Amino acid sequence: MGENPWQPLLQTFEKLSNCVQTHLSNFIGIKNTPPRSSTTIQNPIISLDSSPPIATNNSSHQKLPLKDKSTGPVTKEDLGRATWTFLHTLAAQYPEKPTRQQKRDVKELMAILSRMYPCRECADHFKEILRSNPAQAGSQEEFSQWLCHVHNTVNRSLGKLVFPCERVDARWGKLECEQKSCDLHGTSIDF
Ligand SMILES: Cc1cc2nc3c(=O)[nH]c(=O)nc-3n(C[C@H](O)[C@H](O)[C@H](O)COP(=O)(O)OP(=O)(O)OC[C@H]3O[C@@H](n4cnc5c(N)ncnc54)[C@H](O)[C@@H]3O)c2cc1C
Repeated sequence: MGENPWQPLLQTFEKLSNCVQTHLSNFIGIKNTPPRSSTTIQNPIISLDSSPPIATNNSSHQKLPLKDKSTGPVTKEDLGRATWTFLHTLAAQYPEKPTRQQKRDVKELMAILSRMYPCRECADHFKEILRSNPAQAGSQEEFSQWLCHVHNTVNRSLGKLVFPCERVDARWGKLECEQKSCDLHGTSIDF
């Protein structure tokens, strides 16, 4: 049999489609893995067909909304809010009578944050704050009040309003979990 007369046209179209996908992927920040063969594209980012995307294990091949804010870069503010949420929730859930290990964990967590927090300027600033305000976590109240105080120190340096620490329990509570299944459990074993 002779060659399919449409073949060159189809190949050109396929190249064009791959090119558009690559540029679009770069634009919206999705890693576009080149297709292994023309028959393996399951969920292209753009598609001429209007059927819903097929669920696959490879997330880079799933259709994503083009204007999804979560695909953009994380800002210093986003990171700060998420970290404070984590820390204040941890403090709200901290035990009334922590074990020695739990008290050590808090100090270590703060020290690690001051070294590894992914904003250099913030990490250095936090290291300084910790030097004059070492972590205090002898009880739930002590930890959440200490955290409120150091958060206020950061707030002040950024020209933000100071939070009234007597209201910290009203602002931050334990993680919503059924039947206390998220509560921290201490162990008497020291690691
Ligand atoms: C350890 C650490 C160090 C940082 N250092 C810097 C820095 O050096 N430079 C910089 O630009 N950014 C820094 N940030 C980020 C900064 O603190 C803010 O998170 C960011 O500017 C966003 O601010 P925001 O106004 O949305 O509220 P955030 O300060 O993120 O607070 C989130 C929410 O917590 C509540 N809240 C506010 N203050 C308190 C408090 N004292 N106690 C309890 N709850 C409170 C409020 O409801 C607020 O909406 C740091 C973040 C962290 C976690």
